[in-house]
Amino acid sequence: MAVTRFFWQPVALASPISNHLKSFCFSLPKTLETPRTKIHFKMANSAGPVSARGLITHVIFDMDGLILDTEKFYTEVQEIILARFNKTFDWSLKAKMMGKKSTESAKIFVEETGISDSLTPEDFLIERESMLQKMFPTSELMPGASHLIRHLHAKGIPICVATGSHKRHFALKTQQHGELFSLMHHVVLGDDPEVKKGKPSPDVFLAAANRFEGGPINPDKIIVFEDAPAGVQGAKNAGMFAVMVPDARLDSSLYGPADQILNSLLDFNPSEWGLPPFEDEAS
Ligand SMILES: O=P(O)(O)OC[C@H](O)CO
Ligand SMILES: [Mg+2]
Repeated sequence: MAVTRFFWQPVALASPISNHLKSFCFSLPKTLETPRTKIHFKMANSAGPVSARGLITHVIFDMDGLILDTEKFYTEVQEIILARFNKTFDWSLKAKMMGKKSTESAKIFVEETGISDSLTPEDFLIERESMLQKMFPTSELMPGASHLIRHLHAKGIPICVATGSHKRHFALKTQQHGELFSLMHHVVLGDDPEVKKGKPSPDVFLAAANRFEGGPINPDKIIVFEDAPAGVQGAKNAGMFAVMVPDARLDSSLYGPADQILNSLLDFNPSEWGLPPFEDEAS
């Protein structure tokens, strides 16, 4: 299916999206794209998200790298471990690991780096665990996360979390953020029995849609916020809309089938999706 990319300066977003599509129907070469300074919209076809956005009723949030600034901890410990093998950790490998269940990303790590003869996925997980356990309780929020979550909750929009993180890590990461996470209707974890496979499988998102009041909620009424390529693909595999907030170091060729790509959650405009508008400025 042909994919057309439309994008424009964030300052233009105050007007209805349909007007912008009429006014800004052009695309630029990839080399001119600057992901941290522009907002991107990808349209699968002309009858796609523009009309459907008005029907969004439920929101699913990823956690690591989206609500919480925890991806940096994984990066740091993986760099430390690879240095022992005189190897470096790069963002092409990071992109393959992020968002996945720990057992799945551990296998990718040892195989892609060619160290599987020296370090099994199980030993890798044991080695990084003591470092991660010290780091996770210091987790901080990503920009705009608290503002958006509090806004949607205050307006009565059902929200939840769908993460690849397992129960023990979830508890450590959210230690300082219990009140914010209590606003979620539910949380689906990577070690949930219903999540047979991690992202990009749709399992975690379909389980999340099932557990809302009145669920299962029709996937085309749901937006998923994600930072990882596997998460975006998982949301699309579940038939949902995907708003991607990628790290600036992630290559734009890996944005995949995201319906919207934002520099930060601070750039999200709820009105574009038929959600209640903000009444104040994000802090
Ligand atoms: O991004 P999440 O919340 O699905 O978490 C996945 C892993 O725990 C970290 O990449
Ligand atoms: Mg994530």
